[in-house]
Amino acid sequence: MNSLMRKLTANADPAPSTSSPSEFDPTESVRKEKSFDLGYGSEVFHVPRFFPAERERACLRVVVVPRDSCYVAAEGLPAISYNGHSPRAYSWDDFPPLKDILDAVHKALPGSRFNSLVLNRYDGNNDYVSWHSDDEVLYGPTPEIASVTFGCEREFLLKKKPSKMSPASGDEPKSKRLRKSHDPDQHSFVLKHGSLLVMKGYTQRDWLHSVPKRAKPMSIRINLTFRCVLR
Ligand SMILES: O=C(O)CCC(=O)C(=O)O
Ligand SMILES: [Fe+2]
Repeated sequence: MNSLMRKLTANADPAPSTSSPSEFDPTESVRKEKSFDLGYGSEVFHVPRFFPAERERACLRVVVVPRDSCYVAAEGLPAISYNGHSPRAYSWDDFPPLKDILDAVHKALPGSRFNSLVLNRYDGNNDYVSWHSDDEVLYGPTPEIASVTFGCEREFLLKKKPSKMSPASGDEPKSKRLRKSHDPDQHSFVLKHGSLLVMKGYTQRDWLHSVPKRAKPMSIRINLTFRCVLR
């Protein structure tokens, strides 16, 4: 067991919070979501304050410590590979706080199903995720990925993949496109403490995303990406 998972196990009993998972109604915060149509069946929505403050603090206390990424998955799923390696899959049952967050995400997104989680810790402004898409075959053609952030806010960037097949972005009716004065093939979201961002549709097929390094010193950020591995 790595240091991250040891810490999560040790903290399996979350600190007292004014909003327990059962009292917390995630559908309420999701009503305030901002939805972005990226065009051609790609969609993102962003809930800047998904978890209420007290719950955010409890979650942060539970997950802030480790220095590596880890993977949690339901029993019996095929092994995945990301960042060039196949991580060991930890069990949801060993980490009740993560299960609580998964439950909140499921409540907020009726009809969506997630069975695995990649947890990343960004230690400061020099930690980053380079441009990539989570388009592994095991996630299917239109994976839904729900991303929850705790700790320091960071910029999350999306840029359209160059494509020979799809028509130029300008060809799609303007009413369907994200109305922005800047380049429609690049978008930026500031992912704050307690926020939820969901990527859907063809976002993984047609877009790349990244969390770039920053010059300004920054504190720790934890990001949880909930995914569904197909059996
Ligand atoms: O940290 C983030 O916001 C994104 C993480 C990510 O893209 C990944 O784990 O695949
Ligand atoms: Fe990703």
